Amino acid sequence: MENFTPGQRWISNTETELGLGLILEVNFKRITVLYLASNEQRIYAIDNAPLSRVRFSVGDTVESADEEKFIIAKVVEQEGLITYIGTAVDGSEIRLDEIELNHHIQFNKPQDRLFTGQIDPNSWFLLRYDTWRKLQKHQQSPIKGLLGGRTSLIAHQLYIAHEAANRAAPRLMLADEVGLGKTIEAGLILHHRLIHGLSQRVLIIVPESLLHQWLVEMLRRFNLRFSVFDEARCLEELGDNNILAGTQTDEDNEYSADNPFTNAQLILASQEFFAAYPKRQRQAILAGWDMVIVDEAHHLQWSPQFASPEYEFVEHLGLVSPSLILLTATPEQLGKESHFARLRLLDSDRFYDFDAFLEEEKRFEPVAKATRFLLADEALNADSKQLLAELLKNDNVTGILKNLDDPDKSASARATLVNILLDHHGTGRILFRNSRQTVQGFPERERYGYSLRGEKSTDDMQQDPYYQWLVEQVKQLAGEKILLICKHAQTVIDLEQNLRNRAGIASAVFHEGMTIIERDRAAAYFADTNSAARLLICSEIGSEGRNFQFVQHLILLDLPTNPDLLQQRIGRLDRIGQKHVIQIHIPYLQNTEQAVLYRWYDEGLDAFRHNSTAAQGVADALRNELLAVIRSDDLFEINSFIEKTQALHAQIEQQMHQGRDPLLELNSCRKDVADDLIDQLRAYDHEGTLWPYLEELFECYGVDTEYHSPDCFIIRPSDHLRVAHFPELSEDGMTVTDNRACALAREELQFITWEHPLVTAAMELVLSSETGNAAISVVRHPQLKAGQFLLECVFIAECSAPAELQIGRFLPHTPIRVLVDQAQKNLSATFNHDSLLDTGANFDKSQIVAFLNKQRNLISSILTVAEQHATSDMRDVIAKATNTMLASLSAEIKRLVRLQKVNPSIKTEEIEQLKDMTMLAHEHIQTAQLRLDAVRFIITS
Ligand SMILES: Nc1ncnc2c1ncn2[C@@H]1O[C@H](COP(=O)(O)OP(=O)(O)OP(=O)(O)O)[C@@H](O)[C@H]1O
Repeated sequence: MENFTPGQRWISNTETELGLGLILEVNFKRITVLYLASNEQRIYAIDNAPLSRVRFSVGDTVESADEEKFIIAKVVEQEGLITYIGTAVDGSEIRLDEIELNHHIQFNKPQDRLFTGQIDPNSWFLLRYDTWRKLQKHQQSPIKGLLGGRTSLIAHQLYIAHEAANRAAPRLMLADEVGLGKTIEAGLILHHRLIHGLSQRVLIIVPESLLHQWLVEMLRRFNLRFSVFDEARCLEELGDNNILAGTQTDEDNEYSADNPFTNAQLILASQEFFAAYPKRQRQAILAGWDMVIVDEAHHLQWSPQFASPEYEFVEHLGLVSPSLILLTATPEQLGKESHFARLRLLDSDRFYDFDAFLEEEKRFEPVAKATRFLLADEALNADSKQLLAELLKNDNVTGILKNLDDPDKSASARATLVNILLDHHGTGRILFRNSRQTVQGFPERERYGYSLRGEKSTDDMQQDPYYQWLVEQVKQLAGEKILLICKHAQTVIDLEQNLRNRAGIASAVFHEGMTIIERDRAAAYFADTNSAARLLICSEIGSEGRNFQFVQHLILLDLPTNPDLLQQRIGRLDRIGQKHVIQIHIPYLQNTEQAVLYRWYDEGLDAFRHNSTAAQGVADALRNELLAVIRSDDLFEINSFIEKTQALHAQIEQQMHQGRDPLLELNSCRKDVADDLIDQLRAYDHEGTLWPYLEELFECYGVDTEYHSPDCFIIRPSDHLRVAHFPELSEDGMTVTDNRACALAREELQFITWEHPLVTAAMELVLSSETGNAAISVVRHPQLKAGQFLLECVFIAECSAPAELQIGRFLPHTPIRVLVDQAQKNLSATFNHDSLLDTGANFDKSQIVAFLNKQRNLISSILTVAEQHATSDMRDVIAKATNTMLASLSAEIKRLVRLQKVNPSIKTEEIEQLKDMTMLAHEHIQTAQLRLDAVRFIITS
């Protein structure tokens, strides 16, 4: 045992935060220690002082009280006091008595903590290593980022999210038919990027009526806390900035630092807000985003003569933000040109010329045919090969075409060729449009037409046959919730008043004239099963994008002339989560436009009962005729128009089937890939390792756990919590479940996964502190002789690089475990970590620490040997990371080179830049470093 001498430096084993201690006084039984860094003094009994001697070795770097650093070349000890000798920067010799050591010196390196006796319980070491391993497993999982959403596992959504995940900066249009979950898809993509650290700053722009719904969906389903920005919020932010800066805001200078959008990372704002405040648009453009999401993007109107301000705003955002996601259920609602223009926002390299785009569309058929050949699992005949060679003549694919006949390479060659075909033709790889035909499990729809007599009254609603029918209908549907949609906000207001005052029927209203809070309140009032409101009266615009799948009855008091709009309306109910047959009620006055429209939709397009992808095409082709026919009362003319519609509908459906659809469908969802993802997600869900891991973690940190019900647990901070505040856990605690079905059914539960903020923060807590990085453990193993010792080291391979390289995609922090025995033999492969179980035997810590210090040279050599093995393992890690990086970036370069042949607007510099990035990534990966993260001194018994 060491003797205490005044002037020596020791460190407290129990209160390491006190810093380096100095022995002030030693008497018969007691010692007094002064901790200068924290200005504390402690008196300990000599025989059980919880102290470890601080002793540096040759090669260590130390720092003097004057903050001069040097590497120790020699250690001299005289009468119990140590002097460290080294060389200063100017070459002169430095001698530092230990009393002059900097008292702020921290011992957080594992080996320092081991030698200074700052040893944690074995459970902490296990937790630390387990955390690295769990993190690594999650890190390498192809479903990382897709796991944490509180969502049902729906194939097309997961496919899209996975596809987006494979792209460095996704620029996509999510255009699934209404109600198939585009918001959820955007949420999944976003969640994936945030979890991977690929995005930090995100702006979502949505119609005002959907702000609240988005806010809630992002939080409830993905634990993403968005800040809603409107003008009031911007002013508030600027006010805060002024107070902070103590200066006056230069309100008119949007380039100034006073940009409200830089105050939050995840921002949700409405299209209406930006339209009303052009200055905020300019600030938003300057605020730096890595992802912008725009909902209901069909509003972004464009033609060669006129680009709407909304379009221009998003165009600017798209230029500054690497990722851009547009959502619309009706991409072609405003015509093909607008659709093309929005595609151009996403990929101007690919969509550079409208005429060229139209020209290409005509050639869909051979492309579809070639794709079908490639997808079919049979050998390609000479004709099909000829067709492929012709279509891909500019693409340098001769080598790949040859591989088609090689049984080992054929599958990958086919996949590559399909991707190239997709990339070149049609809407390529950026448009995702799933239809109900391909996504199963939607409810049936029934339609009821009501032929009314009389004349529409504009003066007195009471006399209006529609109103009278409505009152009757509501009475007949007693006990049911009903959604009514009509075109104009004014009709909504009039109806509500009349129903309330004259018929005693309570209803909620929803239209664009209401504030967002009023609308949300109305929706909540209507949704409340106990509320008197059984009817929600909505205007067309007011209801767009809203979720009303808990309703079964829809009344269409008027009909739009645009089939997409009709689908939008029905889509309020016909959504994922609808559990009943949807009943659509359509009243029409005989011999009116509405009567003709009803028949047209019903008989011509069968649009009430089914969503038809061809309907909009038919409507576009027959627009003028339709507008004339609805005014006609000539039954013959109407009948023949309906027949014509039916024929055209069948024809367009047929065309779509043969031509474009297979490509689009293929791009929108590949069932085998999606099913594989679902299998992996299910396996993760059912793996059952998360809760046991968390129990260990909570046990270490002093968080209480309690059984709640099957798969559900209550967690709350206990009185002996080890940290001041456990992240993401309030004083009251929370109830959690690791069961997806349970989480979907019960919103009050938190769905914990490896991606839940509490779990990620807790793992971060473990790894960011030094706790657990030095441990001693007694182990028994049949193949290990008793009385030996070994060192189990956990190294981390890590690589620092500029953020834009996103190097973590290729080389994340990777733990490398090495086990070396006292004979300096590498036993890593012989004894895996899990086989070295701690016996729980007690040991005399101070004796072991004294032994460690006595054997310091040997232990240091063992550490060096361990590091050599880890370095060699790291080479494999680097090689693998390099290959992944090269495969990913060179595919991107090849794509641009290919596209450049047909599109002169792709600049050579762009390609050069990507090449430079590849070189840079390569360089950085090669310089990955190894760091000792934790060490366990194992004694065998
Ligand atoms: N995977 C899922 N798990 C659980 N609920 C889902 C899932 N996908 C979608 N939903 C629910 O289905 C409804 C429709 O989804 P969403 O709002 O994303 O559709 P959308 O395609 O954006 O609709 P619209 O075209 O009307 O804008 C929402 O209530 C959503 O919460």
